[in-house]
Amino acid sequence: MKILVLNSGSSSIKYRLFRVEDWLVLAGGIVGRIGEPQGEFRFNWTDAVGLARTIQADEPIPSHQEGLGRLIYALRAQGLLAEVAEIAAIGHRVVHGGDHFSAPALIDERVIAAIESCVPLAPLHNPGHLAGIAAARAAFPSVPQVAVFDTAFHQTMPPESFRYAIPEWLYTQHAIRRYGFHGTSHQYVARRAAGLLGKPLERCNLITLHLGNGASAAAIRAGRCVDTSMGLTPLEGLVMGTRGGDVDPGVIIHLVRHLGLDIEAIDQLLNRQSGLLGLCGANDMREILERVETGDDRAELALAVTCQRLKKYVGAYLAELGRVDAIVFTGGIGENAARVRACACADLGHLGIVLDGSLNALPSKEERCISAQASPIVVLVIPTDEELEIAQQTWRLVLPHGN
Ligand SMILES: Nc1ncnc2c1ncn2[C@@H]1O[C@H](COP(=O)(O)OP(=O)(O)O)[C@@H](O)[C@H]1O
Ligand SMILES: CC(=O)OP(=O)(O)O
Ligand SMILES: [Mg+2]
Repeated sequence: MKILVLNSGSSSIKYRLFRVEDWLVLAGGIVGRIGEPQGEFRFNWTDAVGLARTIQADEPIPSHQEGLGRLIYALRAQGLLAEVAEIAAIGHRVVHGGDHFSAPALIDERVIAAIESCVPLAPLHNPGHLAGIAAARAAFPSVPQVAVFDTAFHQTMPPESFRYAIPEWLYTQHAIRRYGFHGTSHQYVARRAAGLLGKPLERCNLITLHLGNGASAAAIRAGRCVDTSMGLTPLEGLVMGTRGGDVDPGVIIHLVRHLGLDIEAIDQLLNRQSGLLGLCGANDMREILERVETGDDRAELALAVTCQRLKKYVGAYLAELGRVDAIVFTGGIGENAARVRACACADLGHLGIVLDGSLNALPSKEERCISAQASPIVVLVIPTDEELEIAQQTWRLVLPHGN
């Protein structure tokens, strides 16, 4: 049996096809620039003799439905999908599920309506998911479709973590609260960390740091999320590629009142022009680290602000959790940027965090421990795999009884 995972955005569908028996990735890639004059179709797979192969094309892709049609054609052409019945289910990443979902959900009209009701809370993400879900239902009407929510893992947060100190009616009438995102990634690395620590997840207290283009931290007590840095939307918290994370809301009032910015301009400013990009003109951590090597002041400042914010959250979550077994770094930056990890953990020996400099500096794609043997808190690097987590959660939901 196979599971297809779709991460459908406003103009792209990222996908992976897994074989359930051993979770082998049969194919993966992206259908991108949907609706633009020049499309992007990238299809990677392993052929019958074990060679990695790629198809790339740039013809226009007018709609999600058309994009999915191309994908199905490629799967069939490469012998990866002889009949629809081979697909046990399709798992969809959905960023915002509000407080409707604390677990994956089998998609029906009611679930679609709930995802639609969260569009105002995630205008950049949820409309794309809905387009992908509609296209997948049209293409595979007989295949169960499952929504796996970024917000689900964070639904265990207590009110003191998820409520904002703003008037109560904003929560009771408009559901304005902290939701948190990247839950699939936090959940995945937490489970892997428990495995490395040799303890059941239910006995682990962890701080997980997902540092990709979007970045968030989670405080996990006894395997359950008790706090996270992202909020109502994926704008709050850590410094990201183009999002600044925490800023005084007074800044927005000032921009409107004194600089005459309108809501669209503020949205652009906070979502697309801030963060690393806003501080130094580059949103890619690799480029920033290269510039730091050449003594570039702006890049140095961007790195320093990023690491100081990380350290603040680590300190806050240490205080919140009391005992912490491990801190986990993941995401493109967390997995690869030794300098960021070193800087975020620097001088925290008094709090029980001591890195082993040479272990941290060793480039590797493996799950690994980078703390000193004597460090009371273990520091781990765990490559995330949101698609695999979505596939496995999807499979568990549709698993026929008795298996
Ligand atoms: N070898 C590396 N060293 C430092 N940063 C890296 C490295 N590889 C990737 N990154 C950074 O990871 C970030 C992207 O993370 P990723 O998790 O791939 O993003 P996304 O959230 O889009 O999935 C970028 O800032 C990129 O520069
Ligand atoms: C929720 C979020 O920030 O997602 P991404 O990191 O994919 O942008
Ligand atoms: Mg990623």
